[in-house]
Amino acid sequence: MTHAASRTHHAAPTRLVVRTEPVDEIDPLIPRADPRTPLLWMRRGEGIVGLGETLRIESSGPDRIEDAAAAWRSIAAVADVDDRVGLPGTGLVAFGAFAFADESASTSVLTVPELVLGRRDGRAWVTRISLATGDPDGLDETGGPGATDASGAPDAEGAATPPGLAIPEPAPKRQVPRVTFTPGAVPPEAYEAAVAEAVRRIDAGVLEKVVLARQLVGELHEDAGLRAAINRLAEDYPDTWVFAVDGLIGASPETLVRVDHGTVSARVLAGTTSRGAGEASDRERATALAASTKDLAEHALAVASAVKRLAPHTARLDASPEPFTLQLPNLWHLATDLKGTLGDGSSSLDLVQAVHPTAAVAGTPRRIALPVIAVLEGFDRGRYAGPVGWIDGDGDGEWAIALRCAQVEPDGRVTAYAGCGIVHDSVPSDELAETVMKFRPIVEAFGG
Ligand SMILES: C=C(O[C@H]1C=CC=C(C(=O)O)[C@@H]1O)C(=O)O
Repeated sequence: MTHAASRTHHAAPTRLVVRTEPVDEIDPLIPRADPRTPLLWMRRGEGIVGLGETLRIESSGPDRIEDAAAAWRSIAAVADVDDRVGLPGTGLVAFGAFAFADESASTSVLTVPELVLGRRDGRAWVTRISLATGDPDGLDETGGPGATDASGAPDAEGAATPPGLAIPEPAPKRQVPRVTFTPGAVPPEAYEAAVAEAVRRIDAGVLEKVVLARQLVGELHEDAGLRAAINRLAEDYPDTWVFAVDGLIGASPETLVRVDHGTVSARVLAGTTSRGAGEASDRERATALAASTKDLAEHALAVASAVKRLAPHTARLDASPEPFTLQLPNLWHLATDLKGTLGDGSSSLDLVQAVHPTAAVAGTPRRIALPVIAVLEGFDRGRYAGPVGWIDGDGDGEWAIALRCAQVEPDGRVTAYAGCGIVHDSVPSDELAETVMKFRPIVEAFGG
């Protein structure tokens, strides 16, 4: 586990003081987010926005999720939490985004904001999270080595850092910033060639499925930051998980795993077709998708991988009997919902560690697919196709697969990603066209 170099490291246990209180209303949430470093998790107008940073846990390498989960467990165990609302997302929370690959140069991060604004089930709340140092309860060796205090404030022994941030007023609505995208590491022709090579390897019996992605790159010249782009994602794709964590923004339809008071759920997606122009043709597209042997095979592998990895941690795990067609504004997906009960006290991050990467973003068998991705794609996916979401002090949380997303660097470089599951009867030009559909949310959020 690594630490942000500019931050103060406390040898003392990291002890957080957390207070959640109800408020009358906090809507709208997105215009209250920090424009430059937005921290957000939303669906259908509800969710959480984080401001400031009380604590940051960075990790990398093969153990990046496990290390973060362990550090979080230690931090949560000693946190002093007063939660007067008691809904998912209240009390102690951290937002997280993890790199896709073990070898990635991108850091994985869990960040605990100073202030959290939330809405759920018609209720609104504010959580303040501050740092206490010292050892008032004789606590020792807790808090984990991965935690770095982001406040930099010299705290008195055992005293909480006084709450600092005021609840921001919503900023006025702005036009989305304009980014002109061009092909990144894998230009369209190279992508088609990679798909053709993947099909050759599948036909040769090397593997059954591999997910191949490509990039679009652009520059953001916009002082007003990312709020307008996030707002556009939330307006256009209200049924997806709209997220912003450490410069990674997107609108993902795929729930990697969700844990809520012992209930485990997930939504597995794989298999895609375009929307039809009129109502009848749109319906026909969905019906054809539901009957497509190619898409059903691709989908079945994704479901099998999720079930196989979740099953050891669940007392019961049910899958929706047949894949259903999920309508999004830009495309149709084949979807399967999984629901079960937690069997072993795992936290949501433990389950993320167990399932990532599923065959929806890697392939089958996974140990063959991952090196094939590394060779045929030839670029670092960063946090694309990695887990993104939040976890609370009890380990409950909501995690999506970071799809339909872009990583925005502090210098304004934007890299968007989209990929497709390749199976025996995949056609390179069709897969390229599918990536164009999958890029649409991000390209349009940046004015395209
Ligand atoms: C890898 C992506 O989508 C996955 C999720 C849903 C459908 C997929 C497909 O049909 O290929 C992919 O498995 C992506 O959007 O970049």
